[in-house]
Amino acid sequence: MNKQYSVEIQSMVYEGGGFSRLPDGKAVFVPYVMPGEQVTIQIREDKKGFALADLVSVDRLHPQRIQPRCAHFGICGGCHYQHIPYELQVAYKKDILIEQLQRIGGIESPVIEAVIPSSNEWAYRNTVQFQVSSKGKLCYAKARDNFPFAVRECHLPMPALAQLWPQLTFEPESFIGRLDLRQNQNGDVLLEMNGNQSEIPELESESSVSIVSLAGDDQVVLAGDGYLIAEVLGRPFLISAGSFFQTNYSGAEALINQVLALVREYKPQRLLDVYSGVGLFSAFLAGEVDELLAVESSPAACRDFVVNLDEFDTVSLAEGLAEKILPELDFSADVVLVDPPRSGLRPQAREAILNQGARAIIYVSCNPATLARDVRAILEAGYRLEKTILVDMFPQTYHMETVALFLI
Ligand SMILES: C[S@@+](CC[C@H](N)C(=O)[O-])C[C@H]1O[C@@H](n2cnc3c(N)ncnc32)[C@H](O)[C@@H]1O
Repeated sequence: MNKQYSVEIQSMVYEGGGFSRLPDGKAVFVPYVMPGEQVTIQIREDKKGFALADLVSVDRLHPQRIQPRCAHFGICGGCHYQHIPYELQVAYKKDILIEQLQRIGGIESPVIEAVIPSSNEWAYRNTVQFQVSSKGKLCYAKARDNFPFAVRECHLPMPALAQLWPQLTFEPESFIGRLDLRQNQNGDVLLEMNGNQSEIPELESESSVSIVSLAGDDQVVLAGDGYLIAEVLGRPFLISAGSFFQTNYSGAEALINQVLALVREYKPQRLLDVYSGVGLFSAFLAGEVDELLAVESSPAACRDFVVNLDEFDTVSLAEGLAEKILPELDFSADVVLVDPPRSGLRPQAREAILNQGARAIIYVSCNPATLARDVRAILEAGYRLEKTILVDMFPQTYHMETVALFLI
């Protein structure tokens, strides 16, 4: 059996755990703890510079520790923070963002100008993803090893999804792989089955349910329209199967308001929206500028973008990988907005964005670690970090969104 230790948790770190040190000074990371707690841990993986530990017991509790709501807490890879009251979750996320900007970003004393919590602590997710096991059961991935486990409860999906998913069962060996469910604010649901599927699950639902089978970019609509219309800040957005959309509608509105306020402050004439998705930001920014160019690689999102921004003749869209398109681009923007996936900016894309020489770069990030890495490069190119805003769209989890404004 691996060795056990008693340690005091010093701080929270990105990706869900707490940080402490072993008696020999080695850093150790422990899940499901809070700073100040005295805990018994068992080493799970002893690496060269740090160790990963399992939590054996909490021997001195944080006074604000609460009972997790979900039976899967501690097993499921979805939620890491259910034992923490929501206000403290947000405070810890702020500390984590500061730590990442300091340690990885190289900023001595980062300032977070605003922290915007989610308006819902539960039932906020408009999208849920399951793996379908070979026995036909809906599964999430375990926190420890990503291994699938059958889900019995989840408190994060919005009501129509929460009503629908427990009814879904599939024949054994149905080879669906991944199943994505999304809903709009009216409770209409889009069910996306990945893999060549023709079997339609039997459902009793109060909502209208569209079912799409997806294999790569090929789609077959098995029932309903094959898309959703969601409303954000009073604007309708077409979202097709396979297109990215922000997971929390009110969080998306908060993000747009922040980005819009920054753009209005800097009154650009030409704006570049890189990683534009279905045009969520572009749709609100197009009316603020003379010309807008968006870049997006997903064909489904590009098709939606064209519909969602149809009314603007000052908007164009370049379909393809940012790292391929940007270095060749003949468009000089005075403000560049980027909202990359979790991996952050690819080096070629980052270099091309920095070569634009824009007055301002607005960076919307869903991963503070890759944001901090890119911050370092952006600062080295001569920009300064003017404003950092944390928008929490993911209560109960360690995830966070950040809006960062860089000026030259
Ligand atoms: C975090 S989402 C943001 C989308 C949009 N800004 C929004 O808020 O709805 C990132 C988007 O980047 C796209 N994407 C991923 N990698 C890309 C790449 N290398 N080049 C261009 N777009 C990419 C994805 O398809 C996705 O739509």
